[in-house]
Amino acid sequence: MTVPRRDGPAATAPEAEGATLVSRSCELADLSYRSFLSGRDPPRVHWAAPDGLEVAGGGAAARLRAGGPGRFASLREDADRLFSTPDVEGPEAARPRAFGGFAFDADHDPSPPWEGFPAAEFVVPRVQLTRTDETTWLTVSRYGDDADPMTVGEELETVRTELADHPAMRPSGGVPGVAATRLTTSREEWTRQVRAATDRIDAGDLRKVVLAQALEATLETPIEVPDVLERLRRTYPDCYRFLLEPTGAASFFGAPPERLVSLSGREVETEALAGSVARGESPETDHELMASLTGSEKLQHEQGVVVDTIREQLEPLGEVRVGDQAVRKLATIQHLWTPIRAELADAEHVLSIVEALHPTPAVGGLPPDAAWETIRETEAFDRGWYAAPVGWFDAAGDGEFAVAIRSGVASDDGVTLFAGNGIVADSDPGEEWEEVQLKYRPILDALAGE
Ligand SMILES: C=C(O[C@H]1C=CC=C(C(=O)O)[C@@H]1O)C(=O)O
Repeated sequence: MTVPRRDGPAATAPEAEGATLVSRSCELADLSYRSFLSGRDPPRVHWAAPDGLEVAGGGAAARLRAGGPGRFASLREDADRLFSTPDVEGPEAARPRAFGGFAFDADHDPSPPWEGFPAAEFVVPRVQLTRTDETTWLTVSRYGDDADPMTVGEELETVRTELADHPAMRPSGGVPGVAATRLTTSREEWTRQVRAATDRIDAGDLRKVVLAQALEATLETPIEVPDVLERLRRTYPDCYRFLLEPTGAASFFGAPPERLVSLSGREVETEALAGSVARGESPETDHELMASLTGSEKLQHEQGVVVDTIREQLEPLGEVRVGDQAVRKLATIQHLWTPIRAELADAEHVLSIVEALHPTPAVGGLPPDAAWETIRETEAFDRGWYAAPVGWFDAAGDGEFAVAIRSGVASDDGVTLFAGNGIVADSDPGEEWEEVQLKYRPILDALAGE
């Protein structure tokens, strides 16, 4: 499939006072998500969390968009209206949720390769599949003028009948193959950029900055993003997987290892993931590399800055508990990782926690303003939604967000991949370059079929 060029159908923004979100669900025999998604028009979403929740959605019952510095507050208001008088019948797992995310920068203005991606957008899918450990559910939702229980019930029945023909399993699709790659930042430029950042750190107004690069991959055949995600499921089973396709113009997808936040009631779970080395070819070299990671003063400093900042950001909201540091091993890279939990003093919407945390110094830097200024002055490409929050929230304000790293944006012209690295006082440009190249691997290998 070529990424379809259709615009998604119009959907109601939650403006109408008194409008109701109507949602009905039924159990379904297991069904291939890739088969389901290939039959749906944009907007399309796919979300899979390491804990087993997997959702695929097509069409929009409602769309929420926002931009500028007030984007979080504006979305919370829209969410309150959208979910104010829901008429929902179905199990908890299949409840309506809004899926989407944010651009890294509040003032993001979509231009290629980010066509169709505003500064923030969430969609409540019109038709949604939800898979938990044992069961698959089909949900149909509507909002606004055409939302009444009878028509939603009828649509549920119609879609259920249509999906009866879809297979439970679909053979693995082919890979698009990578014909050529082009780095947006040369090694010489990178060396200059890292040196300029470390000079600024030495001068005293910056402690850490995460500098990123982009890589443009031209493909041999058109991409089927759900097939690429299926490959990523097999190689990176402990990571999130997501696909966000607001219109037919471009698809943002990835397999991020990093949770920004999950909120259930008053329980917040987040983590610090920063400081990286490669995996070793043998158990011995892998162990040596791990020891070089845990024993590195520089990488521990990088990690410590993230832990301290997240703790400081959450402390005004409740009691924070920082867990023991461990090493997170993925197929091609290993990271320092520290779990962090908080018990909120008052009920909060997950979007408020996302607002408090984004960007953590694992993708931005410290102090945040000096880091953002450095990023803007240094990076010659648009980060778009890379390294920003992607995930979902529900009527109760619970939700889960990943940090959209190890990701790429696909359009008819190919895929643009992004990868960044934390720069601190004693960063060496050559080592930082090697680490960045490792971070392209998940998506590049999945595209190339390696
Ligand atoms: C910014 C990225 O990684 C972050 C997460 C883990 C380790 C990182 C590091 O070692 O610098 C980065 O902070 C990326 O993958 O693009």
